[in-house]
Amino acid sequence: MENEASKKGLQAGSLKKTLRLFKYVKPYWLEFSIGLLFLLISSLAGLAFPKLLGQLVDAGTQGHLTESINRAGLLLVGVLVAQAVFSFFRIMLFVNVTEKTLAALRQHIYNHLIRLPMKFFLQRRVGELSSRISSDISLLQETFTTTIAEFIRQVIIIVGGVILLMSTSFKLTVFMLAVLPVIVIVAIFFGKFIRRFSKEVQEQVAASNTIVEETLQGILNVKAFANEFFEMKRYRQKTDAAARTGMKGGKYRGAFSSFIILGIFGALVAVIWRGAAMGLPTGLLFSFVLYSAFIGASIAGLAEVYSNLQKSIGATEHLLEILDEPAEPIEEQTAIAPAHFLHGQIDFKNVSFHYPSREDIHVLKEISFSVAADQQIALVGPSGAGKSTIVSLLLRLYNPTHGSILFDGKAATSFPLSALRSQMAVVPQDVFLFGGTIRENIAYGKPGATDEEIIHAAKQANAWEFIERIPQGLDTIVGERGIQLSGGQRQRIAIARAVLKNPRILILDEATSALDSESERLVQDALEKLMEGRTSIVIAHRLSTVRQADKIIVLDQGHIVEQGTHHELIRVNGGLYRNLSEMQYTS
Ligand SMILES: Nc1ncnc2c1ncn2[C@@H]1O[C@H](COP(=O)(O)OP(=O)(O)OP(=O)(O)O)[C@@H](O)[C@H]1O
Repeated sequence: MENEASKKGLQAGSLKKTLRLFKYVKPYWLEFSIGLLFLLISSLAGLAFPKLLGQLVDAGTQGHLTESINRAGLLLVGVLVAQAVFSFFRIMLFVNVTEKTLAALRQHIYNHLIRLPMKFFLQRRVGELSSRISSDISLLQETFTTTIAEFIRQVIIIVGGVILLMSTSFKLTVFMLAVLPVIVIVAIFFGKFIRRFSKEVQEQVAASNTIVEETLQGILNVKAFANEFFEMKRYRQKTDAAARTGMKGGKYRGAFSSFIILGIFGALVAVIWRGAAMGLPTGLLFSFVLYSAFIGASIAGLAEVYSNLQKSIGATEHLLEILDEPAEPIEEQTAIAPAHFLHGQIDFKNVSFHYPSREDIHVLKEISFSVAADQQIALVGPSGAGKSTIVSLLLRLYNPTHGSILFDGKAATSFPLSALRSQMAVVPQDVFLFGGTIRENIAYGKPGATDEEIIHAAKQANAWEFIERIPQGLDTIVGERGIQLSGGQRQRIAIARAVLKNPRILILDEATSALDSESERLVQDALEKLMEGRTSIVIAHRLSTVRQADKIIVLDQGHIVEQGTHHELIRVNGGLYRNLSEMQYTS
């Protein structure tokens, strides 16, 4: 039911929406218009073809002079050449306009997508999103280069053909038209029905692609859980289902095609029959039949074109939906205004929060705490207590549902988002390295950093000693196509990134995975150097690393249950911190 309703909407409002897309074509309207003109000329030339052919046949059968036969023949050749030349330039122009338009659209969508808030990504599967966007854009590519042209050409042939036929024999044309519209109406309904299947197949194929993408991205997990056969089965089920729907649709498509063939040939036979009975000259009859065939073929093609156009309207709607999502107010940071410099004081005042996707679960409840500039605080507590969520709020990936966050006594919302984030750095637990070089990965903390700065940062992060030992040094490719770094090494790259960013507020998500003691010492040492002279917030999983913290905030189920220094908290009888410490100590 809902589907039907949205389809109706597609007819009425969506065409208007789709016109928004022409904003991207606008800069190239001249090329596009010339292309359209060429399309018009080549279609009209194509329309002259059957008439000239009829004249040639007449000249031959009526025993005219060789001269007039040759004239008709040459004229035909001229028409063919004109058609070929104009088609060539038309296609070239259309492809040029399409490529430039789609590049602009791709950039626009990506620029928008990357600026969307976290909320948007929580509600979607990233693999599905990216494959959807790329398939929507290829649909538009097809539309702009081929479908629109086909549509216009077919309409010209149908309208022009009918007019020409009318001028030849009104009666015979009326007879032919009495047969053709029946085919058209049935074809359109049939075509609509078939489209349902291809849409279903498309969706099922997208779902199976999601499996491929996700499992390849998480191949380590698949293998570690020995779930290869489980995934094979899952993929087989999805692809088999797509194939079944496709085959069902194939049956109807075949029937559709038979119907068109029978309809058209049936109509042609009827027209020849009738024309012969009316005593039409051979040449005229010949061109009449050709026109009828052209018209028939165009009508058949029109159903396909119509379905393609409808698909691209759907694709456009998806893309526009993404473009209509409100983006985060972020701007390119050149220099931060002095008024927006952070000193590093942070206050959480009665902050409550639930994730947009899970409104029923209150993740943080009335949280209040203060951090003075250059202090080091630690967030501890059981898994799921809300530690990472506090960090997400600090980065303003989400806004609190109640309460407020202050930086240097001023509301977080009074700072431009980019200025705020550019003065914070995160060293995450799972370090994400891009598939480029070590140099590029470190420089991510400060795009455009010089080699000296990068090397200095790597030294500060205790990363230089291992980078130096790899033959290609900073040029070493990391990730899938290059060297695999150990957990400790990845962490040190992330620390070097943060050193380079030189943030006022540093956020550390301590690695839970145990590093070997040498690596651990190097990472810990680099972190201590990095924390000096800035406010730092450490999500601590091992309590042994937070003893020196100026303040430890103990969270449990979204509440702050204790706060103080290690010495204060360890003395609280029955306190959570003391319990957790004892548990870790004994284990
Ligand atoms: N994106 C999300 N959408 C919905 N709920 C979430 C999301 N991220 C976390 N949660 C929920 O919020 C609660 C707090 O999660 P959070 O990650 O902040 O805990 P944590 O203390 O950092 O845990 P851990 O030590 O295991 O990382 C959990 O109940 C979790 O299920």
